[in-house]
Amino acid sequence: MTTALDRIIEYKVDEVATLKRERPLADLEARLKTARQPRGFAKALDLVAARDENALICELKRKSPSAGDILPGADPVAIAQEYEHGGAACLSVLTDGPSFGGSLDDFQAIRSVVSLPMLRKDFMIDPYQVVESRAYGADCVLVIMACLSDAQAEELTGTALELGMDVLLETHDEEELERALKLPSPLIGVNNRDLKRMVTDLSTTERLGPLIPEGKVLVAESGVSSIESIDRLRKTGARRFLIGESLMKMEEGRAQLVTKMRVTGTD
Ligand SMILES: O=C(O)c1ccccc1NCC(=O)[C@H](O)[C@H](O)COP(=O)(O)O
Repeated sequence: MTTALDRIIEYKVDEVATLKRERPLADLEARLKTARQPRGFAKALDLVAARDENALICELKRKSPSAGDILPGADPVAIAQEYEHGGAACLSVLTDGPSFGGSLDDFQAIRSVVSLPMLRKDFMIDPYQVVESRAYGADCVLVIMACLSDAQAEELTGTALELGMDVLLETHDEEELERALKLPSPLIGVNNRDLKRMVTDLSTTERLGPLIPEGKVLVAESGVSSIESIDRLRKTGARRFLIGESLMKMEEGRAQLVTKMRVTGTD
């Protein structure tokens, strides 16, 4: 069965080949020399979690394969500022165009006005994209175990760590988790979205969370749609959450919801 992720990777291969022709790696490497130092992404999450609050990675996401249009005309800078005012620990910015309506322009625009550490959320298949992410000021990149061999995941992770970035290793099941735990990044994402059925189920985090050993940290991703979801996942020990759709859909009160999500369970 072909999943949305398979379809994305299919066009990513062509996209990256075109990018490499249009903007050779050497150009990006030159830009690295003037890039600001990475802001500690994992560290920012740890600081919030150490207070027993919920460390939120709030996502900028205009549309998605599962939801279709979420907020197509979104002003990403204004929304990122609302996230910051609400007390988000970090931001995640989807830069994939065809499936998520994002871009590196969005990323850059947010980077220039918001001081929170930022995850460049895209579908990494080539170290070129990791260098590109750093050249655009990313503090963290996503490595999705479901679409990579062990060797690819190791190469992408190694490149990002060498450039001083953090790496969020994304898993959906026990097999991907086992592979991710061998890599030298502590941030282990458990994605509650089943890419075959395109539904989210928080029991994925409840099942995989307890398998994450000391020294590694769980980030619960997808389907965290309410205060109740956070309260439920806190029971598994989760203190770090990646949240997109439910925050993007808010017509008003986005910053206030971020604040409530940050502190729920602590009182
Ligand atoms: O969101 C999708 O439909 C999707 C489809 C295929 C690959 C990845 C996809 N989402 C990326 C994400 O991981 C989420 O944007 C992120 O975890 C936030 O999820 P949510 O809070 O449910 O928007």
